[in-house]
Amino acid sequence: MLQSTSRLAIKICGLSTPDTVGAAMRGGATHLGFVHFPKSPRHVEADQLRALAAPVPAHIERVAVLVDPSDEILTELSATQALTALQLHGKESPERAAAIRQRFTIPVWKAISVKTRADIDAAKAYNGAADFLLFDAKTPEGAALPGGMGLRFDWTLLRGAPLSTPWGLSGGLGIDNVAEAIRITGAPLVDVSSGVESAPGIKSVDKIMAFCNAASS
Ligand SMILES: O=C(O)c1ccccc1NCC(=O)[C@H](O)[C@H](O)COP(=O)(O)O
Repeated sequence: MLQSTSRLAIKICGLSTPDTVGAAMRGGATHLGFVHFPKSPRHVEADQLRALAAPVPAHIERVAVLVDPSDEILTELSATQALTALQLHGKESPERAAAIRQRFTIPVWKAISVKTRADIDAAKAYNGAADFLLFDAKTPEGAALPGGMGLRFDWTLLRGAPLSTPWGLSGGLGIDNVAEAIRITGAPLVDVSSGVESAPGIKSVDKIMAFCNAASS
């Protein structure tokens, strides 16, 4: 889980190679994200995830990103013993999030798709059901993926929002805008995927390092 320190948490999401996992760790990322969703160019199988996470020290979180996962998929991923959290990035209800947390005894993150302030207000339904809320941009109806599209939402919507569950900011973050995003929202955690890629699904070591530096500056 996100520790209650004043240090900014950084999650590099959609990692799929050892060299980019290494770059994220060297850059100071606190969280590494692994997408398990076959339609994604960032998809990693359970065995691949286990191998990628093997050299990661215990203090760095390993988060699986999932879209409406079945219990069968969750059982397979749990068996890797590589994960410290599950990020639900589909249409999982608060009841489903709570049930997953209880059955798999692991912290659950819920991605909240945001376009308007009402979307942020509605996230309170997950208080007590999810351990962490990740505010991400709403992707258009019919989009290929529910995340990882480089889309951002109006960050000022988060100003003054009464959030009682730990949270983070995602969606369209990059080297050139992450510092401004932190300034506007006060986000304790920032999450990036396509903003540190050279092509969809291809993470860049240089961009990961630059993002971590920009976020921490
Ligand atoms: O990244 C994916 O391919 C993906 C696929 C299915 C569900 C979620 C996915 N990504 C979720 C993330 O956590 C991303 O980091 C987040 O949406 C931000 O992405 P980006 O705007 O590209 O930085």
